[in-house]
Amino acid sequence: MQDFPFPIILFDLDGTLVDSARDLGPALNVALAAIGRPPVAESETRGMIGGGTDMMLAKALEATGGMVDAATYRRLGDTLLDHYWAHIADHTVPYPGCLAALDALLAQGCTLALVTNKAEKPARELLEALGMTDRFAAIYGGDTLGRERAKPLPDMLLAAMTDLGGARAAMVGDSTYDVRAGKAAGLPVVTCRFGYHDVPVAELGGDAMIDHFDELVGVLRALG
Ligand SMILES: O=C(O)COP(=O)(O)O
Ligand SMILES: [Mg+2]
Repeated sequence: MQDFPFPIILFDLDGTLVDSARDLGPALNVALAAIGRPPVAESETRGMIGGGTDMMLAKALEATGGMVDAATYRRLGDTLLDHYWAHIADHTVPYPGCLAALDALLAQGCTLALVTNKAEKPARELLEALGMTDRFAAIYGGDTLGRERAKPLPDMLLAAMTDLGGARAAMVGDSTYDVRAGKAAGLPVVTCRFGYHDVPVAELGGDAMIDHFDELVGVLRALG
């Protein structure tokens, strides 16, 4: 068997491995309702995910009447997270073919890492709830190195690669945060058409795009 070109594959979480807008959306709407704001439709929420839950909340506040003062913003952030943690895997599922694709990469000898802007604690809780933890040799959340070092900076990607002792890796994600972080780390980036896009999908700017996880192994091989 020909060697797989990338010994390390770095994955985003929300909108890449898992369809989590189903649980992030209701948590966001509980926070908005706390100050009498109207709910945001899930289709709209999807475009607000990618920069972490605080960023999602800020975008939703802007869209429903404007930003609030700092103390209210912090309080609503806590309300959102309290609700989210209590319902983290109520409706969230891995995308079709995701687990099989991860297992196929592991079978090729790849090491997998998670690099999400979601805070590390809920990211770990979600992976655990979905029985996915053991597939990842390194797990970085948006606060692991400090919020100021989250994607689109390449820091957590590079830290995961250092942990795993490899220089050759590829990034798989769904938003410009992932594409910018991957490019800044000097990595090829695969994007997911089924994920959450903060810009029109044609403008994401990755090196390849998958429509389904069944394509991932072949697409990575072609990029190598
Ligand atoms: O929580 C978010 O908004 C983003 O998380 P992600 O980096 O896994 O897409
Ligand atoms: Mg994402």
